[in-house]
Amino acid sequence: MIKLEALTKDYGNTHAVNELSVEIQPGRVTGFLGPNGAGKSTTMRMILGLDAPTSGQALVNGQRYGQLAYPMHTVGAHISGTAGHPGHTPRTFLQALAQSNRISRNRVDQVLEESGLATVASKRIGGFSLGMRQRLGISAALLGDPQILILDEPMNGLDAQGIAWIRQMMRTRAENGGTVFVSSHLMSEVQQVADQLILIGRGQLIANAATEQLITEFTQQVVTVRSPQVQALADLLGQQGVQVQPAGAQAVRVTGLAVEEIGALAFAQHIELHELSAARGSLESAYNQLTRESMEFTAPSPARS
Ligand SMILES: Nc1ncnc2c1ncn2[C@@H]1O[C@H](COP(=O)(O)OP(=O)(O)OP(=O)(O)O)[C@@H](O)[C@H]1O
Repeated sequence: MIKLEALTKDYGNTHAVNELSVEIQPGRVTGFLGPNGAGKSTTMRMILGLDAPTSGQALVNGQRYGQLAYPMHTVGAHISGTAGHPGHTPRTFLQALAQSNRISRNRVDQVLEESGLATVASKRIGGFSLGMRQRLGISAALLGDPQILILDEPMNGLDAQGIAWIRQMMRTRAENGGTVFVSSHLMSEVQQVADQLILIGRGQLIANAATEQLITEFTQQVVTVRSPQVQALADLLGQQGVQVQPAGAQAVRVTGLAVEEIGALAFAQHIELHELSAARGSLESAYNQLTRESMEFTAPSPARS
């Protein structure tokens, strides 16, 4: 488990992370979301002891990262798009890491295979694409077969196959009891894989909830109704004080009434229906709404009072 206790990091007048308190539980994929500059990387760097908090603390299994006896066996992390010296090959880079962390050489072959880098294992990293470097960084994170994975924007630069691989890898690890903490500035990237979502804006917590719960709470159901008597239907629904928008020649989109209510109203007025279907609004738009304020203030924020 990862526990953040009033975690704070100031850079001059910028509150990169502001009193952030959350627990990231095992057995789940937790998505860490926020617009550019929200403080995701800074939070992850503090968990990994790469940046010192201004105040508060980040604990991994109850300890600071620096106190862990075998860090690579406990926490695997991939923070930026660059992993390894350009002169190294994936194999020499991972072997050096394995050796300094008392990890068997067999494990290097396993992660090269798992990450799809086996065929380029002896090529120089210097010539790698961003996607290949991402795969390499994630391989390094997996090397110690850690219980906890921390991945900062791991899908950047990955192709569709790479994204499918990483989603599956994260799900499998969480289902086996691991803790997976993955950041992204794109809701759509993590929505499909995350059980839990932590949203931040300007370093502050906006929401921390199960993905399903966020979808239910922050998105509205939109019902499409098709009818040969579309005008009469629109007038009838308009009288209910709900939002009715045209959707093609013979259809309307209704927000604010359930399918059962619309069906009953139309039935009572003898209005013939050819379609009555419900869909949820996108979580992406809910996320944009939740983070809009923080996106408007990407410039240094005012001093905390
Ligand atoms: N070393 C630093 N010195 C000064 N300011 C910094 C430093 N690192 C981060 N910041 C500032 O802290 C804030 C949070 O940055 P951070 O990189 O953590 O955000 P992020 O959510 O990871 O963004 P992105 O999605 O763009 O990676 C930003 O305003 C950034 O400019």
